[in-house]
Amino acid sequence: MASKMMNGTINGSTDEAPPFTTMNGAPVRQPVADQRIGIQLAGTLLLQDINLLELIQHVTHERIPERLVHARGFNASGYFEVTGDITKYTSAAFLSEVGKKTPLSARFSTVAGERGSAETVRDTRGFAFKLRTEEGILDWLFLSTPVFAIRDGAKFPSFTHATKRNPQSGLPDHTMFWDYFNSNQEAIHFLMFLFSDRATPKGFQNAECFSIHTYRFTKPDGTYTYVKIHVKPSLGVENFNAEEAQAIAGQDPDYLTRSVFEDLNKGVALSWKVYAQIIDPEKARNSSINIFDPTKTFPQGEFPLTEFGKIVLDKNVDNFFAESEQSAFSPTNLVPGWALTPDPILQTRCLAYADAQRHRLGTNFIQLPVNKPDKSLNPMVRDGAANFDNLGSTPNYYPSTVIAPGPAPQYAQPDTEIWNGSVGAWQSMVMDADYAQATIFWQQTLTPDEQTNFVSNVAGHLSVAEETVRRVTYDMFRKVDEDLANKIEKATEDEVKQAEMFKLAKKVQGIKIADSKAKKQSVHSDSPNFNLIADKKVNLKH
Ligand code: HEM
Repeated sequence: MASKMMNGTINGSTDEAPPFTTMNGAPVRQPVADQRIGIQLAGTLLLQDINLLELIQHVTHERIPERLVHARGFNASGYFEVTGDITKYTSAAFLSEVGKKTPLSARFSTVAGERGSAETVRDTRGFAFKLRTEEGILDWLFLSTPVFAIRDGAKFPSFTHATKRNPQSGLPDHTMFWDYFNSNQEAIHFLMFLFSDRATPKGFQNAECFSIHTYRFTKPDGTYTYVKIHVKPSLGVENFNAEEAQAIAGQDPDYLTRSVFEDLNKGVALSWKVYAQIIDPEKARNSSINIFDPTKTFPQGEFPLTEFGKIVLDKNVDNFFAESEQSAFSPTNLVPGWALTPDPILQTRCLAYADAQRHRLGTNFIQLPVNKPDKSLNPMVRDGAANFDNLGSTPNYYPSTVIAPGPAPQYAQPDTEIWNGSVGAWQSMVMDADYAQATIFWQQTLTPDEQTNFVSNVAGHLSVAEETVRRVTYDMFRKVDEDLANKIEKATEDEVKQAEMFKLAKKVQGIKIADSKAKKQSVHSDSPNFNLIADKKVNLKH
């Protein structure tokens, strides 16, 4: 092949290998030669070298903004298959019969880290699934925690900022992190998951994910039931402990992507079972837990899981940029039979996704092949930059006496959910009941070993926050369990002392270390620095 390219025609092309061209399609004689005066290394380049101009002009525009959250991720594809009959709850066509398959693509992500960040760090994991059903695209955007950190939409920017980098230094900042959570303790149940080993899964193929929100299964007669979705890996749940996760983050920051990519390349399909937790609306109304509060789970003893499907992934992407970076998921991509609820976070998300994607990918992001539905027709949605699908002369108004799409009466779904109340500003307050599920998680869900790891995970992270903030955090955990708080306080303060000793030891050795504030800010489980410090601690102990 190489010799063919060398010996080919004027531009290196042969019959089999088409020539390189400029962007207007004209053959390029020497693709990587620059036109220059003097025909030598020091020769002056010319602006008329269109091939060179195009190459440079395009590469400087290659990057698009990364996602605000979930920037680090990758896609794969496969299918969803119905394994259980739930047609009495929903009319969704893709669920109409057992054995029915729907093409699906998935994007797996971490949440807080940037595009190139290490994947095994402590974080929530994102699972986004795009199901190409005959009634349109249905997106599921789930997380590896069964609960979320907020229930007031306006808190999202604060929550996101506090878990990312310090606005001054650009460094991770644990004081900022804990200070935020100390003042927003409805997140306590979420924190219990974040600091358990479940936040460092061995692979996406070893992690569960959850819809968190309550959705509705609907029928055309207007009846509906509430539903929460749970997804469980066929391989079972497996987690790294903090030490393993940190070591791998240093050795192979791409570990989770590589693991799925290599499995699929070898022909090993990965699968997850999908369950519906069906909740009768009447029972939900009488429950002490608010069905629209995403910081709470609904008891599985009372509302058991019904298995109804499986997700199988068996194919890697052909191109990372086209299929992963350009993919756009949104909880507003719904199909008949699957509907939203008044959960305030779900409602906030209705705005966030398509808005983010118009910024990230452009107005017509839906026309990118990875996002485009197999069938769609809405002549009122027209024009905009980079529009490839403008429906020609079809009238751009509705209704029209000329050819235009009509209504779809078969999908009429009288909405019988009642939303009422007076308009006013309302912010949720943190109540004693907000700690109850966190207490159950600590006392009844975690095994003794997992409890030990939990304490050490919090201590490692909290010990680099300022002391005043640490004290408030101990009090927050005291509301979960006195014994837990005492253990966290002791382990954290021991870590602080060890770090002081480490600094002293370094000084004695005459090695220059950063001042204490800068050092504190540089230690974060999301950053390679964290591994460094962890290693140093280990060395100290020896
Ligand atoms: C008010 C709350 C939330 C807001 C404002 C929000 C906003 C966003 C934004 C802006 C993105 C990036 C979208 C893009 O650029 O394509 C995103 C991604 C994502 N969000 Fe949320 N989010 C919220 C809560 C949640 C919750 C509760 C879940 C899960 C139950 C979730 C799951 C995801 C997932 C899985 C992705 C990654 C999608 C992908 O891989 O492209 N988010 N979110």
